[in-house]
Amino acid sequence: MTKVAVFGTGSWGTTFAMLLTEAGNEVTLWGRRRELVEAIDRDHTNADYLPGVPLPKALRATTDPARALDGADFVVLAVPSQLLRPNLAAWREHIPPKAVLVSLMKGIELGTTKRMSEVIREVAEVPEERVAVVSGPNLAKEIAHRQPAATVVACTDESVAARLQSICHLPPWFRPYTNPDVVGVELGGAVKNVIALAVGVSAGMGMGDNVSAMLITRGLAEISRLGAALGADPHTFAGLAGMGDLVATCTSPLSRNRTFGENLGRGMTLAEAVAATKQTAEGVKSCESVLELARKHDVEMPITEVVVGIVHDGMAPAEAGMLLMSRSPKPERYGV
Ligand SMILES: NC(=O)c1ccc[n+]([C@@H]2O[C@H](COP(=O)([O-])OP(=O)(O)OC[C@H]3O[C@@H](n4cnc5c(N)ncnc54)[C@H](O)[C@@H]3O)[C@@H](O)[C@H]2O)c1
Ligand SMILES: O=P(O)(O)OC[C@H](O)CO
Repeated sequence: MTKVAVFGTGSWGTTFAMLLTEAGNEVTLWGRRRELVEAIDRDHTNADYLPGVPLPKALRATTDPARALDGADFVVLAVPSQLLRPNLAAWREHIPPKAVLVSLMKGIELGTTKRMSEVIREVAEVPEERVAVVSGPNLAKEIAHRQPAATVVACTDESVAARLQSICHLPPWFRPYTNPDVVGVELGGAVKNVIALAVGVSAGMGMGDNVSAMLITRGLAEISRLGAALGADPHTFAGLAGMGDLVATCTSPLSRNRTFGENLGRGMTLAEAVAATKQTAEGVKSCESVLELARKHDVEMPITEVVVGIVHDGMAPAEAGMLLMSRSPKPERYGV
């Protein structure tokens, strides 16, 4: 039986641990808070993040990283992106030498502009064939309530991607596809959060579906341009981890990023929007690192720029709309 350690008892970490358990793996979930961990282990519930969802009895939970990692074949990481580095440094010594590390996270590190797989390789000192990424249109709550979903499992070593695919494939509930393009899959997941903030702002201002469609489509062009500059496969952005996740996140009321943007668009201050958000809305921090990454590679990302302006620099949403609509007219070509 494959042994898996999952780090993070938030909504996606818990849901993915549930999936892996039901797919027949031996799964231990690590969490920081003793009461929550005990409730998962003893009562098979996670009332804080997945109220009303019964968890499998076979799913174990612990606050002890060494116990979670003992004999693990796969180590799945689902903590907020900006907190990965210090956490992983603390867990590193217990990671078995052949384990594959899997990122479920959708953010870019502030300060370094690194993708999560890059942070993992650096901190855990593992080669790229031992690092994989799972990303796609995967709103945790829907999956936790057993609605069907598909995702992308990316690793430069296709045999590792295939192993990971086989342990999380759970018909008719969860369908993973493989892709060797780690860069593209990760960028799709991180940047769509920034575009979802923009779509949320416009919805909060009372704008209609034409504006949403424009932001989603031009957002995809931004993601694709950045991807091209970083060596991603352009086809990835037409897939589940690109367009798929962008559409799900930008249109779903379950998205924390879209909802955060909506609150700003309705007139909340940043502090009020932060206070109204109980969970991780990765785009709020990653918009700055995405923009820094784009500038380093000389890539134009006008939607990301105004999102940073609104979220961090006090730009009024109406001014952001005016700026975007007043840009010089251009031909519409793919990636331009
Ligand atoms: N929720 C989703 O629908 C979903 C789907 C796909 C990907 N993701 C991505 O997965 C990652 C995790 O998201 P989530 O929704 O599970 O987040 P969440 O906000 O539901 O939970 C975050 C988890 O991190 C823990 N945490 C907070 N501070 C910590 C610290 N200092 N040290 C260690 N752990 C800490 C929290 O206790 C919680 O268990 C994010 O990058 C997110 O973008 C989420
Ligand atoms: O709730 P969000 O905005 O973090 O989005 C969740 C997932 O990434 C959707 O695939």
